Amino acid sequence: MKVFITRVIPQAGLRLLEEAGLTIEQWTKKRNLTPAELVDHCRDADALLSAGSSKIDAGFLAAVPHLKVIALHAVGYDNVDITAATAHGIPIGNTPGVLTDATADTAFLLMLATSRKAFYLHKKILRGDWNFFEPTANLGLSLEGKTLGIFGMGSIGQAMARRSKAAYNMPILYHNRKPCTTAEKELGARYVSFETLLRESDVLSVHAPLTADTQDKFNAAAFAQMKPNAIFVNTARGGLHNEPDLISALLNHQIWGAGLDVTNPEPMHPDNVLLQMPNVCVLPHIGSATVETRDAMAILAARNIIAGLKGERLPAVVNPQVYEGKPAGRPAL
Ligand SMILES: NC(=O)C1=CN([C@@H]2O[C@H](COP(=O)(O)OP(=O)(O)OC[C@H]3O[C@@H](n4cnc5c(N)ncnc54)[C@H](OP(=O)(O)O)[C@@H]3O)[C@@H](O)[C@H]2O)C=CC1
Ligand SMILES: O=CC(=O)O
Repeated sequence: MKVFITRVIPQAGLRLLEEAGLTIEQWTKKRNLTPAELVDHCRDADALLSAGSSKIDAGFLAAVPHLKVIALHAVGYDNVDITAATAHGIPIGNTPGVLTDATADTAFLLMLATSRKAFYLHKKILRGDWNFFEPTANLGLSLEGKTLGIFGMGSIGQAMARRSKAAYNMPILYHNRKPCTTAEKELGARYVSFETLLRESDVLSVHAPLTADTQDKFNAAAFAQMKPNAIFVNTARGGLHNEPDLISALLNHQIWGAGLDVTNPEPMHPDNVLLQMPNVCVLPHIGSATVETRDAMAILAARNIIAGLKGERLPAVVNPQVYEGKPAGRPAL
């Protein structure tokens, strides 16, 4: 059976696929596949391991009748039409849990780096602009005791809150669609409305998935309600914030700074004005990018593929409804 892999992934995952006797075809070019190329490579594939943001929509699924399982090398699945995959009887696997700590570390890093203008000051040294000690220059904001707001108190949101409380004794507010009792018990987190989250957070860190409900959630109206000293951190998806509105909010001092691991579009253009702002830190979507975490993601993705091809339930399945009332596997449509 053939697995098509859309990027070079760690050996740890490839080894498992090889040991399972699967034929591996990997896209190794340093550019994204076009939608037509993805269909071409998947036409005779039994499984797809998708590492990246290729669109997996109804048109694609209809064009690849051999495909029995799709494993994402990611936890987010906003690039997949889950309803269509379920209708085609295709289980979708993802990689929850194994990347939680690395991604929360990235959010924490961005909060701290932004609060101290770290990336801008690094560029200042490179320009030869470090001349003498100035007691009133290069000042950032302290985080001790400041209020952290979490939008999306799931696995990564809780890990970010845990770090921030331990490091800076930050009181935690959060907003989800439903309350998270674990975070309330463990972290004393307080469930609030979206408006209260905006109004009361000194740091607002975004950890909800990109969905129709969350698209552009952080727009001009939202930034206008935030504190002028607030730091906005997004390690979820760039589609949750409206970039022109974020730029205006920073230029108009409606908020103080922003730390972004995700942008819209990705990659961000090097001329983007955000990259010139002192109180902005941008990273190239590296939330889960540690050697250990990427190995663990590749292993879980490979386990999802192997289970799917055996007709077994995936260890991490996004659409368990695919198993309801019918044998696992792709029905004849
Ligand atoms: N930068 C990077 O490299 C990475 C980015 N990510 C991103 O982080 C996201 C979160 O991952 P993870 O913590 O594992 O996911 P979880 O599913 O554990 O948490 C998501 C949280 O978001 C909440 N949520 C969902 N919809 C809404 C909504 N409409 N409004 C408010 N809250 C909502 C959920 O609560 P409820 O259901 O109660 O609303 C849940 O608590 C991923 O979807 C992915 O996009 C993940 C890993 C790496
Ligand atoms: O963005 C990364 C993910 O795992 O989702």
